Amino acid sequence: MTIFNVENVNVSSFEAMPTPEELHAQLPLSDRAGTVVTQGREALRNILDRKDPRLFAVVGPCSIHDPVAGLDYARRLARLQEEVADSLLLVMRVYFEKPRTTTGWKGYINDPDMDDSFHIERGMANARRFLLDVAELGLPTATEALDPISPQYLGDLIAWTAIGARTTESQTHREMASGLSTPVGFKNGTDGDIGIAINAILSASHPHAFLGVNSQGRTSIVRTRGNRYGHVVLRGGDGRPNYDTVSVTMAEQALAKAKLPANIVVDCSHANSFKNPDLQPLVMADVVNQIRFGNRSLVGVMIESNIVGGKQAIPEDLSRLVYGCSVTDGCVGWEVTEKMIRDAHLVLRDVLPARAG
Ligand SMILES: O=C[C@H](O)[C@H](O)COP(=O)(O)O
Ligand SMILES: C=C(OP(=O)(O)O)C(=O)O
Repeated sequence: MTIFNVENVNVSSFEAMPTPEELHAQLPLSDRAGTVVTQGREALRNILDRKDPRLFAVVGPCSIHDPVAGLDYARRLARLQEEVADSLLLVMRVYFEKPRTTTGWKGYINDPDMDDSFHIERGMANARRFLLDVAELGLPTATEALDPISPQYLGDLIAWTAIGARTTESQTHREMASGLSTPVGFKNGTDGDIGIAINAILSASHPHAFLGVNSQGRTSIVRTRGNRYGHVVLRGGDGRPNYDTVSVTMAEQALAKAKLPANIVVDCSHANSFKNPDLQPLVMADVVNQIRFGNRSLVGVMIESNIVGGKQAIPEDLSRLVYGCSVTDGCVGWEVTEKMIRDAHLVLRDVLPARAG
């Protein structure tokens, strides 16, 4: 019999991962973490259902690369949450999977050692440990769901999920979102098109059947119920911001035309700030101002923030990494973050009673 070289021609190896069930057994959801996740999701659903007038803020590093600095950040954010809880629900941005425009470090799960050794098994376990630690501090977490298998490993620890600008139009991601247990924010496309985010919300709100893995790691037909907590995240695009009153009104009109609730989140970073972190406070202040002047559709914001502002390239010698500074997109530093959140709080606490009414 002739042996043909036609299968996995460009695959160099397969290495088995621990199953989701095995990782859960190794790092189980604690009572405290389970309570924080449950309450975080409920609070987010209440904001989206207008039963809670607060604004939610997905705030934290562009990506987690150092769990020690990440937890240091989480402790600061947990303290700030206590201060502003009556006007803002803070959800920590814990992004472990980075979609790249071309190539680059794809995040802590993919390459936890940042040296192209790709120890995904360790990245996944460390990511779960980190999410547990953050939940234990009382903070709900938000992440971008990029790999369609990862939610089986980590989904029980997440309160809010983003589908990124590069994947909002992907059927795989819409199917996955239809089965996710959290509210899901769909970003507009990198070209600024919000139509794809609206189509994604509609698609994900329906039940789907697709291929995935179950908790024992077995390839399975996944049948979902549909996710009714999809919403739009405006992140700007094609070199133009889209957080301004006119863009927000146009998004409201597009949502109304699709018979979807007017729930809009503004990403203060990315194209809305021309990837210049120094501009994020201006975007945030504008959003808060729109709310002050009566806007009802803006329900959340996203801030890329870290301990130290700016960003750094990943050095060959990792001991040269600056502690608490982003290795992906530039972030606002901690002092600026505190000011952004506190300034928003001072305005929102006065206008929220009217918003609730
Ligand atoms: O937020 C992260 C980045 O904007 C996104 O992952 C794309 O990054 P890149 O254009 O540097 O690859
Ligand atoms: C990649 C991100 O955003 P976007 O999909 O909007 O580029 C992100 O928030 O990390």
